[in-house]
Amino acid sequence: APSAASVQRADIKMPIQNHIDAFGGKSGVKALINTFVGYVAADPHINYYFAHTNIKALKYNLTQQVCEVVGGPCTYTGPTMTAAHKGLHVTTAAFNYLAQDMIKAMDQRDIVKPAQNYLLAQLAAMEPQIVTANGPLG
Ligand code: HEM
Repeated sequence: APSAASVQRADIKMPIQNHIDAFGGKSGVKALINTFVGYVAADPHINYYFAHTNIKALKYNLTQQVCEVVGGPCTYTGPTMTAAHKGLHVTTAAFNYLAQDMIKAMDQRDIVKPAQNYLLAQLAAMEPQIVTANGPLG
């Protein structure tokens, strides 16, 4: 059994693993974020949230953040998730549509499922800081 299972991060109760190779290194993460942001921009369920967003800054910060949480040699220096999403009224439904767009992007880039699931778990752990509103679906 992998010894990583015995290592826990204090804030989210899950083992620390390193999946950066499965994402194709930092350049693979950058390519994934390009694909992902393209899907979000084309997603009528959520794209209006991003109407006034600086997409270049968003892509940079997302690349650093995703690279870091999957174990890559990157440091996220952007705003906290609470600060970044304050006042945006992000709903659970919007969060789930965004997660689907990430799955679509990871499938498109042939990221193996264990690595996909690891990133999705990391993103799910951020949901309480991001979702601040109720929509028709809760
Ligand atoms: C776990 C999921 C998410 C992560 C990791 C994430 C990550 C981030 C990051 C790092 C930024 C900062 C970008 C910057 O300041 O340059 C940001 C901003 C933003 N996020 Fe998210 N986000 C998530 C979910 C969502 C969802 C579900 C929505 C809405 C559907 C959303 C809408 C936005 C918008 C509109 C901004 C830009 C705010 C601004 O222009 O100041 N995010 N997000």
